[in-house]
Amino acid sequence: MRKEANPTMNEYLSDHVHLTDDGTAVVILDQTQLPCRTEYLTLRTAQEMFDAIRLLQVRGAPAIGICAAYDLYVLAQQVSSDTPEAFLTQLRQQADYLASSRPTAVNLSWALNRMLDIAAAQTSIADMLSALHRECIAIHEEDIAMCRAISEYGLTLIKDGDGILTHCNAGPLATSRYGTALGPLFLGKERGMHFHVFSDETRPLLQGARLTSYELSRAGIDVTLICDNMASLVMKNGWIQACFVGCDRVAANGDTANKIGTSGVAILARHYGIPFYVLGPTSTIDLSCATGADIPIEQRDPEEIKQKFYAEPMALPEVKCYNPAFDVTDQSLISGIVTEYGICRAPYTESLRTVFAQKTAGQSGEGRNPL
Ligand SMILES: CSC[C@H]1O[C@H](OP(=O)(O)O)[C@H](O)[C@@H]1O
Repeated sequence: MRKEANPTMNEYLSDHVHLTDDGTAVVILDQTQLPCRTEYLTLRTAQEMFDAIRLLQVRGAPAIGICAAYDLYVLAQQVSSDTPEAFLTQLRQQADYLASSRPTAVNLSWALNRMLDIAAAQTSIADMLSALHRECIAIHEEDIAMCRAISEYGLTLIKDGDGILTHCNAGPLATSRYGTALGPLFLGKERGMHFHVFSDETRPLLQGARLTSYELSRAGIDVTLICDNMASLVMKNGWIQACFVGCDRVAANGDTANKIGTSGVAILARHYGIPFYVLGPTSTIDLSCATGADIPIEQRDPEEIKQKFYAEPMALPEVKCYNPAFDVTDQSLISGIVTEYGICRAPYTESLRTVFAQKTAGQSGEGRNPL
């Protein structure tokens, strides 16, 4: 990715995942160290790559997919095999290992399968490596374009001066550039618009506190950090005109898996009559999941609840914890699903299928809303 001279926050962060100049390693901005420390990690081994995703050093559905694509290209260069068939077998094993790092964000398996398909279409190992190199860069650059298109459509849903509530982080750090839920806010800022963002801190890993408020405040976008249990009051006060959230997997009927707590925000928004929008690229839609019940929900280490961000444990070691990383928002609570092809409205089973038909036809989604 090009480094912009005097980059804006948006441009600066779009390089948070990239290949080294010689293409033999992946460099990521370690998101577990933000906002206090800006530290980069260089990933060369499958274990380092698996851990980086598992530990949320790189996170966010699109960003995970982009990173995994780069990861697989780097690992492909390390495969020693005599035949294309043996090469592909070893590559599939590496892809399966990376895919096992986190189950919910469909972009991870989507990106890895796309890389495997392009490799399988080649007839020599040299051609496989060239194709993998082109494909991982294409996945990254397409995500920039998708997030830009999502931002345009999302911006049509809000007006200058609006209050927006968001949950977790779906900005450039979770994607490539702009982001999904935060994309319209970055784009609006570029056009001189002003918004008042209320960012849920998003326990237990505090992506909203550590990442969203970092991205927005450094970009000069007004942001107020709140505890997750304050969302109801800020909505009741009339400070919120829309809720924008990202997504990790959208089922065929529109049920959406996103960071734990999202479904609660959607229920509150419905209670207060506030529109609730999911924003995400079509690479996050999984038509093979009929409903949200089919989406695997990642269960994470209970220590993230009791200890992770405290000088000392906040609960006795013997206390059981339940730590699902995501929940599913019922499609009936979603006002619209904003993709790079436009704003999908209910019934989502039909509108999401229309979007996929366009995508399959290779039509550009920019600039029109066919839905
Ligand atoms: C633009 S997708 C971002 C999505 O991913 C986050 O999960 P995590 O931080 O665990 O990777 C969260 O669900 C965001 O909405």
